[in-house]
Amino acid sequence: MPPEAPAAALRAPFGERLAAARAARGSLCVGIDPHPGLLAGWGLDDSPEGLERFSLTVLEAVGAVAVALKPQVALYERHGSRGLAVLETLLARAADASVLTIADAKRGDIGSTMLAYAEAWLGEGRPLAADAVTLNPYLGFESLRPAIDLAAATGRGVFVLALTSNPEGRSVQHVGGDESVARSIALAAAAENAGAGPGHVGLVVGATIGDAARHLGLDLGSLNGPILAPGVGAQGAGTVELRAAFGNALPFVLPTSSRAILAAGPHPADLRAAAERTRDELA
Ligand SMILES: O=c1ccn([C@@H]2O[C@H](COP(=O)(O)O)[C@@H](O)[C@H]2O)c(=O)[nH]1
Repeated sequence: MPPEAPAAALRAPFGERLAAARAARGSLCVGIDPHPGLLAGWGLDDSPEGLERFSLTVLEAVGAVAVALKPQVALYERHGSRGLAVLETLLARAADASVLTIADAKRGDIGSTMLAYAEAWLGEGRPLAADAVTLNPYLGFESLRPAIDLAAATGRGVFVLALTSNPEGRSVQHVGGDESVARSIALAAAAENAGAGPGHVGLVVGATIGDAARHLGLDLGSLNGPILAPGVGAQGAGTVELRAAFGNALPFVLPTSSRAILAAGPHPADLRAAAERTRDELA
């Protein structure tokens, strides 16, 4: 019997797959956030059945015009095991349709536990495995090692929170000047990506941060990896804010919007038009 092929042989590296998706579909990442109010607006129940209808409609409507879909894990978790089963279905259907997924789970823990989170979201053959997962580095960047390494081994990616889009983040993230936590996270991520090809360690930097990156001395243009930029639409950011926040790093940015696009549903044609309009406005 020949030895089993290593997991990495199963798919191309995440950075390459993301670059190909961007070339084909543009840069917009569409969030799938099935809030109770949105479900009601679509005429759906706040139930696992409503969640499934909502999720699969978004996949069908915008999968071909988004660089990736970003399901918000919390909104599936609030339905317990049946909600997570819907998330599994969504992730599997997206993979079948060659649509990239970023599970917005914001995981982070001490190393031994982190390995279990990494296996859950990035492990080969795991029911909740996505193409990438968001990570919280509050326990130290190095605590994320199991996820960073497993992602590399399985052709997947991670997005590490650096400067989040919410105003409350400023008291933690926008302090310290050259010694800021955000800068140390960005430098550590860039070190992971050093070498040939676009790297698999991305950052989350909100589109709403104004000039914070420059102010803190973050050179986002040298990350050599993708930047997930939530905050577009419902949180108030648009083209002007993206330019202000990212400057010459814009080519690496995936502007990310959920509610502002999802509110155009439930008809797939309307959803798709909203996503295309957003993508083209931001291009
Ligand atoms: O800094 C961050 C990190 C993650 N998010 C997530 O993105 C979406 C935003 O939804 P909108 O409806 O477009 O406001 C949501 O799932 C957040 O948890 C973020 O907003 N900011």
